Amino acid sequence: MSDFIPGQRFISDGEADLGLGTVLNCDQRSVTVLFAGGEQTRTYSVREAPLTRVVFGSGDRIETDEGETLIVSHVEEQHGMLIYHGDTREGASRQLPESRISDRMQFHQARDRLLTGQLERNDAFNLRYRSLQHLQRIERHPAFGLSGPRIDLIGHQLHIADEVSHRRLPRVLLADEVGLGKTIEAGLILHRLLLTGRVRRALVLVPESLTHQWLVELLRRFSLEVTLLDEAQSRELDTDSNPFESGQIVLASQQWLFADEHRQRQAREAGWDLLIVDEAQHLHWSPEGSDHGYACVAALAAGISGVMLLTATPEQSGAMSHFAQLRLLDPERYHDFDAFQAEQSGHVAIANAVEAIEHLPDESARATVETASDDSEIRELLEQFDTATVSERPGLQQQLRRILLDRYGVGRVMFRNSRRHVGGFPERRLHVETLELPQGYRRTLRRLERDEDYLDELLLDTGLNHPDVLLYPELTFEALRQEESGEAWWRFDPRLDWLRGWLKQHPGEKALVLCHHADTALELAAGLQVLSGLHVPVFHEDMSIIERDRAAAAFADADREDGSPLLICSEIGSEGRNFQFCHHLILFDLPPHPDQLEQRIGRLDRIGQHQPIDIHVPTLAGSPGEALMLWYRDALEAFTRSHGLGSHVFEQHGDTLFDALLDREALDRLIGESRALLEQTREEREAGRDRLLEYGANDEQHAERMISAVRELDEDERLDRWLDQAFEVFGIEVRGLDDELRYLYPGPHMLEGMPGLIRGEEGFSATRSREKALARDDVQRLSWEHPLIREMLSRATEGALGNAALALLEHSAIPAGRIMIEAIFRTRTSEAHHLHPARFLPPTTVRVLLDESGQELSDKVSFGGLAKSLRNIRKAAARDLIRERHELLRQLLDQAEGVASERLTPIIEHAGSDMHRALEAEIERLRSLAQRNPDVREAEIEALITERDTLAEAIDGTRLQLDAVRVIVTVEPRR
Ligand SMILES: Nc1ncnc2c1ncn2[C@@H]1O[C@H](COP(=O)(O)OP(=O)(O)OP(=O)(O)O)[C@@H](O)[C@H]1O
Repeated sequence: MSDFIPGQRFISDGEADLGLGTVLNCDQRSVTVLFAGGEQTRTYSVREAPLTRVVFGSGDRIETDEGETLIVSHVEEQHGMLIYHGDTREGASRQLPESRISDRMQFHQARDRLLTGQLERNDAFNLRYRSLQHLQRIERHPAFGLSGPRIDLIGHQLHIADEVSHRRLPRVLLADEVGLGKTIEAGLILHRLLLTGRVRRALVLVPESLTHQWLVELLRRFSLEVTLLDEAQSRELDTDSNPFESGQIVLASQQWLFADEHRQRQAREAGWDLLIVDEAQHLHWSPEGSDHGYACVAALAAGISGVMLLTATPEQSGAMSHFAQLRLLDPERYHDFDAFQAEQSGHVAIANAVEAIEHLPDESARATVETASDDSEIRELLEQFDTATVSERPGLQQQLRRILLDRYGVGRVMFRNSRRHVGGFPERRLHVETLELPQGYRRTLRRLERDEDYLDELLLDTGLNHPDVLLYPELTFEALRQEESGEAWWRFDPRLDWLRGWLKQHPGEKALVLCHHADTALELAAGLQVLSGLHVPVFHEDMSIIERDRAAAAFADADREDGSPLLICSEIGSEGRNFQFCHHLILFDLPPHPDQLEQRIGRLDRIGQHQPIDIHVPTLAGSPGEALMLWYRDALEAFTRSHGLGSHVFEQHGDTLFDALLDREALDRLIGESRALLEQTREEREAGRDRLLEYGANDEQHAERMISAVRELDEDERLDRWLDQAFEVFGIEVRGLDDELRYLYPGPHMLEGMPGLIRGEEGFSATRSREKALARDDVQRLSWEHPLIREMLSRATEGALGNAALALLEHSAIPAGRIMIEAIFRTRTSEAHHLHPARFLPPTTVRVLLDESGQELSDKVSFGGLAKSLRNIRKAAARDLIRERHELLRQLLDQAEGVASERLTPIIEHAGSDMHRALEAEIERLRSLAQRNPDVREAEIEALITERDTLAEAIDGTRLQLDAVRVIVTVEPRR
């Protein structure tokens, strides 16, 4: 007689994914089961059917075929069929024959999986528990979100990233000097906000020429997958959806978006948490109106809570535009340009006070602090200083400094580090080559000097602007060239000969050549090709991204077939690009604005440059270009120093400068005046705003703490141990290559969906060492934040992997056949993920170990100690054991739940008070700050209060859930 009766419910041991099956019919030899959820039938031999009967007990939840949930109170059996009695969620009593359980009911939870015999390997269970414990530790770690990126640990960057990513509504201007790592800072902030769930969608707008560089940096350094959107791709996606919704992080070119209102509307409608805008100095605004770019960013920024603007030269388009950048971040605060300017002058006293703090308790230092501020908290701290012991002083000084910077500084919206302050940058050396002015240019220039009206005529005839018509004689010459067949400028311009000579004298060296206009760059390359047979790649704004990257690659790698010792760039074409692998810069001409000159030098003078930088300027004697060189060199020292004041002097003297390009006496006077203005401004800025900005942008102690926090995670040996277990469970094979390097590749049974690994394909080399990963682009760095590791952590803790297991324990003192259960509960905070409640209450485990009599053993027997003594058992035998002890297991699970729930309250209370302490202190700080520093917006305080209340609710609502369970059966030790 068969054990099967039509209507009974079973689950397939080998194909649990088919869901709940119903016996359709059976005879002496075979049984046929319908898996309606998976729309399959299976026929098995009665004697070996791999099926486990599904039996629910009191307290279990069943889904009925009518979509209700029944909470079982008791079960009866009638003619071999089970009838469940219980109540629905609404409290109505029901009886449910097992044949009417929903076909779609899933068994993912640990309890169901255990009782239906869907057991996993013991090592998967161990991995699950260990993974939860690591998550608990890492999500609260101060370096969480900053330790994964492949970057050098540079203090000022980590300080800014940590500071900004802690803000409720991060709206900041990252304005470090050129090449100090604004992209890296923005990447770090984005990475942390994504990992902590505070940002889900981000839009990154960059100049067309930088799209690829950003794409590569975000992927290579931050392992962030980015959707690069352009018009062609948008058209493809546009048919039925908004193209900006096609990815979580969308990168787009500013030129493209700023020119198209329809796309702008789509971008606004797509909904973002963070907007990043690179090279923000190009956004123009004045009280009379703004350009398309500014208007587009302003409209986006009004609807997005987080905004980061990046610019090395915030004042390049004038003080007004700088004010306008701040206005994008906070229009209410920055609404009056005059008030903004007046405020800046008050910063001197505060900067002096910050400096004086170091000299306390010196009397005059104290007086300086008191004069700067009549703040009661500062007075109190000064009084405490009088009685403080020597060891207490640094703490008080730190508090005083913090209050002053917070309340009166400008560092809440703007972060600016300078080379001088960060230190360690190479020397810049200027080499001017004065060349004879060729006949082809001389005639026009002489006439200009003689005849004042000729300039207007020339502007009309050439169609060029002032001062371009003076500064770029080759363009003027070409525009005036009568017949096409006449001689091209590069045939007589001595700068070409000089350049060819330079190449001969510097074999094996690279140089980046910069020209203001794309036309000059292209013709220069053509000239070099004709005159020397050299093929030199060109890089300018009208090229496609692919062409540009190809040109940059040919320059980077001289050994390639198309490799080149020179790269010729136009002004805009090269902005933001990384060329620090080269240390010769040839300025074929000079740009009209000092910030553009600084941007040019910044291509080479960047983090990662290890050589002194040689700046070569071939200049034509007596030309306006030479005059400009003299102004840059003698008035601003713009070639050799980076002081960020060029734009200020230019704003005052720019017009006079362009008039003086043809008048050396006027130029000499101007150089004197400009130099005096520079010195005066430098003194003022150093005394006030800049000093304050630097203090705010780099808190050395905080930076040091962040570096050590990241190092701690870098050196976490527990990651190595966890990795060994995880690779084994996920089927990833590892081969050691050397002490620090291993090769990871997919094993034949690797689970699907492992980032970077596909079954049957090659793997990748990986290291734990930051230094090694930085030195080798082809090597990935394994950290708790690497995508593969995050995926394994998530699968080991969120899916069903390892959540039910059975193991044998050989023990001479315990009679064979006794049962224990090891139940792992975890906290689940299901609300407010966007506020990262895990920083206060990460997934927290409660382990309950019960023996057969219900006695609790968790304190006596540790997880690790027990795990070591266990051994595996065949699945079929394990299932039999479960079947036989169903009732006992149910009772033990219920009891474990009771024990665990008693431990939840202290966990919630602890997390709640941690959260309140942290957020209340922050709210208090902001409130008192807001009274003095208008950079603190009311919206920021309100957001923080809402955050506190939402988090309190989320933490209070945290539940304990049975996450995994292991049954342990004692056996006699093998002899
Ligand atoms: N922490 C770091 N580790 C490794 N490389 C870095 C780090 N910081 C910066 N760099 C490198 O230094 C160069 C300059 O950094 P980045 O491009 O972020 O500077 P930037 O301030 O945005 O420059 P720009 O003003 O030109 O836009 C880049 O090549 C970058 O990869």
